[in-house]
Amino acid sequence: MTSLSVQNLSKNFGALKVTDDVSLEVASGEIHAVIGPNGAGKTTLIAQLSGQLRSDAGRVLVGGEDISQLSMPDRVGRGLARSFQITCVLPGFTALENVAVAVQARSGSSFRFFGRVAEEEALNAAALRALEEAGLGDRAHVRASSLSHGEHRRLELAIALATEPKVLLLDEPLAGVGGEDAEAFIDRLKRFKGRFTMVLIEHDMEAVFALADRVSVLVYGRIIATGTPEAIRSDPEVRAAYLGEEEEEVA
Ligand SMILES: Nc1ncnc2c1ncn2[C@@H]1O[C@H](COP(=O)(O)OP(=O)(O)OP(=O)(O)O)[C@@H](O)[C@H]1O
Repeated sequence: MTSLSVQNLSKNFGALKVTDDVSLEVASGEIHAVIGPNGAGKTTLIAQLSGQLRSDAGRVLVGGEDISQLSMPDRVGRGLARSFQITCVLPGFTALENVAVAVQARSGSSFRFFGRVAEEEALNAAALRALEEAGLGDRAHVRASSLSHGEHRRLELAIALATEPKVLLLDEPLAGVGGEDAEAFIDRLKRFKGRFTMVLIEHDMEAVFALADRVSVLVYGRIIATGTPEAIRSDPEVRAAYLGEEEEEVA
């Protein structure tokens, strides 16, 4: 399985240091959560990892290979997938079509071998598998525009799964998902544990403490602590900077 190594990453927007010398070692199969207050730089960090943003300094290694200079599609080709905080699906397409596009993008011309009809069947079969894994198999033929918010999040997950990731970057997968939907989503993510390496950004502390093997805390672009959920929960500096009283309710 594939590990992720983040070495001294930095990104500035003008005079603002948004990520500042960030280093993380994420072991194969680990779920590593990155938490921190609004504006701490979490989404920027994910964008640097996925290749959406070029870093000003630092390196990203996947399975020991330096991918820092690769474009976003080339990083996807190396097994690095991102599930977006901002929905990136085509509303007029069905769930299946949306995922099939992702499968096709991943596979390039490899399905062409089969001929046109068989190619479409193979694409759809792979897309349906990803939808089922994301818990959306029974909504395959529904237009994305008719899906609920929670279903949208599952569709984004299916799109990421369809790229057969080795490392999956999840940017607030639970944003706007509440109640039972959130619980079901957490359960589903739990089932992926050990199958690929995950970096999870999430404000929902219940989800973070239920899923993460280790947690890093980002404050003003800097990692102030990394450790097990238990260690992070009881770290006085983390409590002062971020978790505070709110987290008491979760504990
Ligand atoms: N393209 C950009 N140009 C200028 N400033 C930016 C840009 N993108 C982000 N920022 C700034 O960088 C800082 C960090 O933003 P970022 O979205 O990475 O934080 P975050 O930790 O993900 O926040 P949240 O938890 O609210 O999603 C913020 O002050 C934001 O305004």
